[in-house]
Amino acid sequence: MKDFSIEKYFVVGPENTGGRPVLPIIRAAVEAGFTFLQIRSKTASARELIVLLEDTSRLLREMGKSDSVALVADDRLDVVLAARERGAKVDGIHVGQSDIYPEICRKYLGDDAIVGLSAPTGDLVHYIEKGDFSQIDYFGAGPLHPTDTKRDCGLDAEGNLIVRTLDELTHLAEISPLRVTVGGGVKAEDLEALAATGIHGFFVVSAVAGADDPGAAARELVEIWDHAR
Ligand SMILES: Cc1ncc(COP(=O)(O)OP(=O)(O)O)c(N)n1
Ligand SMILES: Cc1nc(C(=O)O)sc1CCOP(=O)(O)O
Ligand SMILES: [Mg+2]
Repeated sequence: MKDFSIEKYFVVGPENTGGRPVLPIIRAAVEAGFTFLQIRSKTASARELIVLLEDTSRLLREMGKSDSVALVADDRLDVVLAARERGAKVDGIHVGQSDIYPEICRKYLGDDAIVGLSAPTGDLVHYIEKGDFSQIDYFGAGPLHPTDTKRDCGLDAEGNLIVRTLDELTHLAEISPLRVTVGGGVKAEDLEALAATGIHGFFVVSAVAGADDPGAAARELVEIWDHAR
């Protein structure tokens, strides 16, 4: 699936929904207009992740969205391969700087798969200038703000959390050979400023999965983003 949009990107796992089932929240995000789904869990078993990918793939098929909303898993190449083996349409994987190498993901998932990579914290300009990104389809960058959803984001030499400034994101959008989606503490009130940086999309977990009414929250995010772009 090479024709995909990272514009409105929802990341979710069972630990993000306040005890509520995940699938209705995914449905609400897709109905609202989210274009990309990532299943991410640091607590679920491999089996739980495989079943969640299978269920999400089936849901997208029932909604007629299999070809327009991309579905990837965070970190777990084994889980993606297993879910595919069992018939699920899983479009790819998102990996970070300490995860399985993107080129190995590409080898096992195929040319048509989506392989996303988290940009490192630190000197992005140098990284982009020197890197070979031929095996990657897009970058994730963050956090915009500190977030409880990911506590192991990068720290500077003094031990302070490194957050992305809007100036840095504007520069990243200018120099990046790939599309960039930005997340980490992103809320509705951030979207206008984020869109103005020129980055291609935003990703959220708790702004949708943690909302009292995930559908209403997702619709608000989509509306603000679409208006700002
Ligand atoms: C779209 C997107 N961007 C960044 C990340 C973070 O990936 P990573 O740095 O590997 O951290 P974990 O998510 O694995 O904790 C992401 N998952 N998605
Ligand atoms: C998955 C992830 N990656 C991040 C990064 O900075 O790379 S921040 C993050 C979690 C985003 O969750 P929330 O929207 O609840 O803050
Ligand atoms: Mg990772």
